[in-house]
Amino acid sequence: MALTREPPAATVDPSNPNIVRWEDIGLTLIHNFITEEEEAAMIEAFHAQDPQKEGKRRISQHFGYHFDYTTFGASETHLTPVPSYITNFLPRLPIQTYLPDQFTVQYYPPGTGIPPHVDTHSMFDEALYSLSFGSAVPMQFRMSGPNDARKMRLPKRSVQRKSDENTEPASSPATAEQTQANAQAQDAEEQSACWEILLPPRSLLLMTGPSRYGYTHAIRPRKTDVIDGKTVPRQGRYSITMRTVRRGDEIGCNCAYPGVCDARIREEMAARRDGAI
Ligand SMILES: O=C(O)CCC(=O)C(=O)O
Ligand SMILES: [Fe+2]
Repeated sequence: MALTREPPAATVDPSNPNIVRWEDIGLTLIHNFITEEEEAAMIEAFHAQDPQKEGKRRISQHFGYHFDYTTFGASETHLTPVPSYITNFLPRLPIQTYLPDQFTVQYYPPGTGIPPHVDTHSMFDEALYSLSFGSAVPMQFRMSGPNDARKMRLPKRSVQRKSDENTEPASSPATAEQTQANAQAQDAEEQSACWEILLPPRSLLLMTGPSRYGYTHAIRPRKTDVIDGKTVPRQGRYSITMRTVRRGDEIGCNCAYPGVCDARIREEMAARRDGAI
């Protein structure tokens, strides 16, 4: 489907043409953040641990505090030492006041992607990095809306509704069709509001502010991409997602996007449970 939106205006840093900023939304892309030698070493290290390349699924490796797929936060205890191919570039990160300590290295075989999501607000500090290597891929952004808020609430809501399930009528074929039509309409609406930026190999993306808290990001699972007006087959791509884990009293969030903020949703759920709403 054609994308109907151009990305918001970007500016190139006057003192360093490698740095491009979408200032309004707190997004920065740094080209050539790592060298070709560093990139080759990272690819080699990845496949020394996970030899397969031909699969149909994304492969992840975790360093530092492991990402926890049940809480979408980080494990408190599960820690793998961070390899030197990562620690070497940490002093080059644009924010030095706090550094990431949770690293997810991923390999995306051609055709695979990652669904639209907002990374957990409360469990990680603001700066969210993605280092790309291997090949270029477009990343899709979209200002979050009510549907995202609903999706984020869905698992908890479905738990809440469990006790009602037996009293609800089974869904009729008409309802299923309607649901599918609604889902398609929603998908079309969401697609029309998206824009993409190309993440070239060896580039570092930094999300802060609105792009971190209020926008979903995704990589569509496509076999080809349109790059500079040309359709090109997608190649295998690697990335390192880097986050800084919040602990204890630091856990929480006060962002301007309560609809997609896990901290606010949790508060709201608790208030509902206590009968305050
Ligand atoms: O592969 C990427 O660049 C991004 C991955 C991502 O969004 C995530 O791990 O949360
Ligand atoms: Fe993400």
